[in-house]
Amino acid sequence: MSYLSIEQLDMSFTRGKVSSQVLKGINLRIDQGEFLSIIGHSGCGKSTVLNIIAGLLEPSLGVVILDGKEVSGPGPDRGMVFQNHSLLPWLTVFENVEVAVNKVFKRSMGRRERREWVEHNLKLVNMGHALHKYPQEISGGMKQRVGIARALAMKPKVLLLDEPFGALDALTRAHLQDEVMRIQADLGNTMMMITHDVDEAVLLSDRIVMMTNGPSATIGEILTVDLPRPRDRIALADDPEYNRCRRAVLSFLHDRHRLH
Ligand SMILES: Nc1ncnc2c1ncn2[C@@H]1O[C@H](COP(=O)(O)OP(=O)(O)OP(=O)(O)O)[C@@H](O)[C@H]1O
Repeated sequence: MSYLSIEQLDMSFTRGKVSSQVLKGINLRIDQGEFLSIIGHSGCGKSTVLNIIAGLLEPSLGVVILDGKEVSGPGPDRGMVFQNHSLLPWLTVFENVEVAVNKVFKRSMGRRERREWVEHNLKLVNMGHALHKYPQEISGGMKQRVGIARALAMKPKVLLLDEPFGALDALTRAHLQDEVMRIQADLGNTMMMITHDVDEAVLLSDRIVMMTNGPSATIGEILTVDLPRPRDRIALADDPEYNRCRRAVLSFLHDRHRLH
C-alpha cells in the first residue's frame, strides 16, 4: 500500500445556486520518502489539491489516506509551508517554532527537550544565529526557513509546500532549494510541492505531476525524474536526462495545455 494515496478526488465549489467543478478524478499514490511536485497553469487547482490533503478543505468526492488513515481534518502529521510566510509577528523566531512544538509535543516531551528540539530544527535550516530576532528583523528567505523549521519540528508524515520559494529572488531561491534537498536527503521526508518553476520541479522531484487546465482539472501526465542524488544544479545544466525532463514539462505546459 502507498504511504499517501489520493483516490478519485472531485472538488466543486458552490456559491448560491452556482456550482463550479475545479477538480475531477484525481488519483495519486506517493511513496514514503518521495519528493513530488505539482505543476500546472494558474488557477487549475493545485492549491486545492494540497489543501484537501492538509484537511483544510473537504473534497466533494473521494478520499485521502495517509499511512493507512483517512484524512478528516487538519493535523500535525501534515506540515504546511506557504508562499508567504505565516509567522506570528509578535513572537521571535524561536517562539514561532516553539508554539507549534508545544502544541504537538506538550505531553510527550519535557520542557527542556522541547526547547532543544526547537533549536535543533532552526539550526537545521541555518537559522541558529537568529533565534531571538522578530520576523520583521529578518529577510524573506530567512522567514521561509523558519516556516520550514516550524513544519519540520512537528515531525510530519508529509510536508506540503505551496510555492515555498515563489516570493524569493533567484539566488535566495537557489539556496533554499539546495537546503530542502539536503534536509530531505538527511531525514528522508515525504514532500509534495506546488511550483510554477520548471527547473525547480526537475531539480527537486522524483516525480512531477502535470495538471491539465481547469475547470474540471485532472492529472494530465506524471513524469519520473530519473536523476541520481545528490543533485548539483550547475552539473545538471548539461545533463541530457535533466534537459529531457525539462523539455517534457515545458512541452506539456506550453504546447499541449496552453492557456487560451
Ligand atoms: N474557497 C473557494 N471558493 C470558491 N472557489 C475557489 C475556492 N478556492 C479556490 N477556488 C477556485 O478554484 C480554482 C482553483 O484554485 P487554486 O487556488 O486551487 O488554483 P492554483 O492552481 O493553485 O492557482 P495558482 O497557481 O494561481 O495559485 C480557481 O478557479 C479558484 O478561483
